[in-house]
Amino acid sequence: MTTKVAVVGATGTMGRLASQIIDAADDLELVAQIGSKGELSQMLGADVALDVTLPAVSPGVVEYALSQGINVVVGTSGWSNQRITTLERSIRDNPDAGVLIIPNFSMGSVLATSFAALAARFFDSIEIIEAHHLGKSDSPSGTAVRTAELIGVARAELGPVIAPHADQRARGQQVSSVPIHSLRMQGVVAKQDVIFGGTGEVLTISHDTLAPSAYESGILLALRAARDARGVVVGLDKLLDLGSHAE
Ligand SMILES: NC(=O)C1=CN([C@@H]2O[C@H](COP(=O)(O)OP(=O)(O)OC[C@H]3O[C@@H](n4cnc5c(N)ncnc54)[C@H](OP(=O)(O)O)[C@@H]3O)[C@@H](O)[C@H]2O)C=CC1
Ligand SMILES: O=C(O)C1=N[C@H](C(=O)O)C[C@H](O)C1
Repeated sequence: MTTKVAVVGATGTMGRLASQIIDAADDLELVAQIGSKGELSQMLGADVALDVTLPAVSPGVVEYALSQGINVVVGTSGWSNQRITTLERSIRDNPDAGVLIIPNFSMGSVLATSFAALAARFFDSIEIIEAHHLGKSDSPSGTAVRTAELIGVARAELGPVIAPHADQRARGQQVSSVPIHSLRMQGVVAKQDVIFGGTGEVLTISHDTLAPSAYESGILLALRAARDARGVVVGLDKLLDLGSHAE
């Protein structure tokens, strides 16, 4: 069965990439490409909307799509736990609604975040350094926020990480107590290091996105799962068999 997909944010880097791979997939049909000058009503008739816009725009896209009975894949950053909880509450009475929130479509990044969640119980000193291209408007990255939140969940019984002098600006922004340091630099696509300090040792879980093509397989996986999704599903790991340690 062919899944009809509307891309919102279609004129952007991610939207153009997604449009190309949807066009090339036999089981997906690109039925709308919407940019800031378009109308969300252009998505009517689609089975799934892919949102790759801006953090401030994304909630409105999701709300509109769900109001029209269209399931959504959200690639846009900015979906913190707080925002996700609000969304979950808003669709509680709509059993047919499905939203996949995917902070990172790259397989390597998803694995790195799962490895970080696994390691989180074994180290009390944990910090994240993420680097992105100059065009990225938000910080910290959605991936870093999600990673820190999962570290927080994994450490629920252990409490906050050790983060001395966290009130000083150069010590980063804390999410679930984990300091996140954001770099925005020429020459970078996306990179994240999660650094674990222990007794006489340091573990670094490092992931580099070298080109946006890293997102292709994850976008296809999410779009193919979205039509039948129900409720709010967060993370590409939920669509993979990663074992019990991944939240
Ligand atoms: N989950 C993942 O793996 C990844 C997520 N991202 C995230 O995806 C998002 C998009 O990234 P990227 O493609 O690089 O960003 P771009 O700035 O290249 O594109 C943003 C897009 O949003 C559109 N847009 C802005 N305002 C509106 C609006 N009101 N209604 C509809 N469309 C609108 C823009 O349209 P116009 O051109 O008309 O202004 C443009 O098409 C970011 O949040 C980024 O962090 C990025 C890479 C990977
Ligand atoms: O803006 C980007 O480029 C990216 N944004 C996402 C994020 O905020 O984590 C995913 C990836 O890091 C690329």
